[in-house]
Amino acid sequence: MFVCKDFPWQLYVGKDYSVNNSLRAELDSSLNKQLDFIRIPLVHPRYSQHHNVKRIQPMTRSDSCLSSQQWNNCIQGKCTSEIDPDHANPEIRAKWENVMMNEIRWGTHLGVNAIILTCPKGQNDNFARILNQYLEKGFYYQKILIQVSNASWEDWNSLRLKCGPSTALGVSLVIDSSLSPWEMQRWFGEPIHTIYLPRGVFINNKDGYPILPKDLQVFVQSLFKLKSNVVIGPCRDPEQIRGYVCYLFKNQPPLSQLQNFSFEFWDVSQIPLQPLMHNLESATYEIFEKDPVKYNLYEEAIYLALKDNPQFSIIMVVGAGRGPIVKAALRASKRASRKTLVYALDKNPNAIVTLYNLLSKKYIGTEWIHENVKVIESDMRYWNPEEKADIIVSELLGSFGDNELEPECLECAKRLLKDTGISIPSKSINYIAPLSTQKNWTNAVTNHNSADTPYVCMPANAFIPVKSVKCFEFEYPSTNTNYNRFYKHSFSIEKPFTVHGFVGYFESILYGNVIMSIKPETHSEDMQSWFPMYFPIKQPIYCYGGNVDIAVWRCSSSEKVWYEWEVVFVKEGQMRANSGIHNTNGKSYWIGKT
Ligand SMILES: C[S@@+](CC[C@H](N)C(=O)[O-])C[C@H]1O[C@@H](n2cnc3c(N)ncnc32)[C@H](O)[C@@H]1O
Repeated sequence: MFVCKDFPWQLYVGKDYSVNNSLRAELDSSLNKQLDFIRIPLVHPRYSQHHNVKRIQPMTRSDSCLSSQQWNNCIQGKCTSEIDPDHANPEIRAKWENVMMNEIRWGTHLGVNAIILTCPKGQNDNFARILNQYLEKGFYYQKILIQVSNASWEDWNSLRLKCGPSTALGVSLVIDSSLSPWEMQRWFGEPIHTIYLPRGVFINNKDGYPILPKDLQVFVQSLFKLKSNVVIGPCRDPEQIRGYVCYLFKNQPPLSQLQNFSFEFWDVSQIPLQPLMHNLESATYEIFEKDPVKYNLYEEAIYLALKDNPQFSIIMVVGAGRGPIVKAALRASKRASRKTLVYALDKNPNAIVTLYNLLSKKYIGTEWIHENVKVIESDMRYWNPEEKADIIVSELLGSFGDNELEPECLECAKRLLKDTGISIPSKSINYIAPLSTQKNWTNAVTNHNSADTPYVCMPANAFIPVKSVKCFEFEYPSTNTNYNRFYKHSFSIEKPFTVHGFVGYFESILYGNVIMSIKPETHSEDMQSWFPMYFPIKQPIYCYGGNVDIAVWRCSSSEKVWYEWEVVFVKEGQMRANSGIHNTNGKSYWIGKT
């Protein structure tokens, strides 16, 4: 295992053996060369090829030559690469079916870390059917890896579209060709478990050491971020190649602060919070409060608003939580040399306890005293204050902007504002873009069992082929009281890829040029408070060059708000595939108004 302190995950490097004579000796020798595991044929090639021969000898070595721990930690097992259960000749087809089933069964019995199957070219229906039977039965910890050349995405794509969702299914990607940027990027949406480096892909540098061509170096370094391990093809110099791979790992582009912070949440789907319907817990507030960027943006926005409006003195923080934006308002007032009164309002009675406790504390050189802050326990929609505010400050944003009911809450809160008053934020906009992400889609439909729910998720193992576009927009205070929305956009994507749904972001204009954003192009630097929102579809859709139309509806009733969505593939003006409308009537995901 190779560890580098700059990256919070480890690199495992193994070696592929085309044949192996003494398993134990080869494993020992590889471990001595600092390799972590080896990849071996599950069955001797001679046996597979003469499968019709009546079995008078065991089909392969005994499982007791290694302990089950060694099988699991140190061995990947290859099935016979010629397996062809789609052969036109029924007899040969039946023979290969048998071989495939025997070998998968044997690999499962051994408990090897991964069972490797070569990706079929062309016909693959029967192959997919057999594979699916095993995937359906489920694997506890083992992986089934499809070994495929990086130039053969179409073969892998055709196979996985026939297989049901399974977290056990992954790719062993053979790096053997130079690809266009699009073809390389497209692989980032696939569950690449292993990067396979054949010896032949290496070139010698001027000192005679094996290195990868520049474009493949960059590609492999990007694939490390999928936490993939590496298998070196059969060769005589595995130590040297391992050394080079570790060098590449160590010298991959550094993680941003946001990547570092979010690392443990990469590709983990979470159900969105509902701060209006539920009372948030202490630990949740604590996580919010760890992000200084968000509160600095609020401080700057309030400060500029005070500077521009010398008459402003009453600030209402609606949805104050445990008080971080109240503190930002006090800091802004001090910077603007303005005496302000800050109302700290929340409907969560537990947050109110913290707010009252804060009243007795000193705070950054300013006395935190009753004259500066008033705590109010109320729902902002129903509170009737004695005086009105110059500024209403709120942070009611979810990953998709309006999914924590910012529009509905601020609609009611606008009566708290003086006619000359303003809202921070003044506008929130959400954005959408199509997304390819086998891993997050599989998580949604297997772990969560629903493609009718959007998930908060940091999509790392994902490919977003085009820039996002503006979807819904809400202004505060608003003049329009209807917050139902419909938006449809046709994304032109000429190169083939598979869509698994779409991703949502938001941008919120706090005041003037102070923008808080999780949209990649304008992301507030190092801000960690929100991950994007992933809207899955029930079945991935192969889009072979044309348009991907995404439609999103924001719907409401007296009790709830929900989204419905649809993804359609259109080519030459004709609909070729359609996801169907998701989450009809908010049957799976809705946001409660009470
Ligand atoms: C996303 S949290 C933000 C908390 C705090 N401002 C922060 O940044 O840590 C939203 C807060 O708004 C409160 N909230 C949501 N809807 C509300 C409403 N209608 N009236 C009053 N408080 C509300 C929640 O209880 C929660 O404390």
